[in-house]
Amino acid sequence: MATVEKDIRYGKAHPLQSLDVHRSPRDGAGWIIFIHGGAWRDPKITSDVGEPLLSRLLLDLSCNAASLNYRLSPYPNSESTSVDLESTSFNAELAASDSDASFSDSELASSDSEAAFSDSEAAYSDSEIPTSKHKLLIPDSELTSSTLRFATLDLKSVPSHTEALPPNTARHPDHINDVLSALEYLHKKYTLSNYVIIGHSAGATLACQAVEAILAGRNLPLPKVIMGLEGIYDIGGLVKEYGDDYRGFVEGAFGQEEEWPPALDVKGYKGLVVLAQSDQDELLSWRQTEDMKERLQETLGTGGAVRVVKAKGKHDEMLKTQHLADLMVRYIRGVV
Ligand SMILES: Nc1ccccc1C(=O)C[C@H](N)C(=O)O
Repeated sequence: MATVEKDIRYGKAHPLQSLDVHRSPRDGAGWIIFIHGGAWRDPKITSDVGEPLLSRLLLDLSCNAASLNYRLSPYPNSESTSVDLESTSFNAELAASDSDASFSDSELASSDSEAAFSDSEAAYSDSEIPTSKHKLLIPDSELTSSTLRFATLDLKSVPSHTEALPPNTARHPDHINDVLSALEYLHKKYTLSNYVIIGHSAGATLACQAVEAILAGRNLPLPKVIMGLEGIYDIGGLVKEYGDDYRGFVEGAFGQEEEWPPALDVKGYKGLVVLAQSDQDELLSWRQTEDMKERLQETLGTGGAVRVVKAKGKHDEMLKTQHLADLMVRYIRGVV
């Protein structure tokens, strides 16, 4: 039986320096490491958002897995309450069909870095796409006035125990330093000889920053595969594309433009990079993924390869789809 341990602390400065671990009983099993997104600041996005994907992957791959938390930057207004009404749409998507098993194993080894998908894969019915982020899961019959009151709480009236949590004041490079500390914790305890790193959204930035830090001499093994899901790989390019809407969270995490790190390129990495992006992502266009692919074609080391694949669903919902788990298994089976 696999075991799960949550909220293991890897640092003393803040409770978000914590991670969740799934342990496989299999000898020599490798690791999948998941890094969540949330624009470096959204307190509702935690290691838990990796759970649907990790549980699905672990059904197929009997490996270990860890989902990381890291310190967050300030969230400037109270639009994010501590009440999470987000629908999981987990069961609905379990039933969603997956008809594009179109990658052969030989493609993995090839250095040809063409986008490995066809347009026809985008076709699926709207009913498979979760449309509302805030579906109330409580059945109507159980909606009492107290559940309704609870559901409409705002941050000002959240009970005092949540105020006791230390504030989120992280600023670059705190986020990436925490991710590196988490990897060091895992490496020291379990030895990360065979691992795959997966990052979603701002977590994809962190995954690539971690790889760049290791390539620059940080004393950790390199992952065998990097997977970026709806990733941000160039914050300057992001603000150029979206303007002030996104400048706020970028400045909150990285400060003024002069301090922003350049576009990521994991220069010299010799493994496989898989970039997944959905047409239904309401927060990010294909631009970050396409531009990253272009850079990687120039910068990957000998033996390195990049694959771009089409995911399904909105920005956060894509993580809960069986389609994504199936795609990923194709690339990491045999690696971990
Ligand atoms: N990952 C992103 C990528 C692009 C734009 C926004 C996000 C967010 O995560 C927004 C987040 N929910 C927030 O409220 O800060």
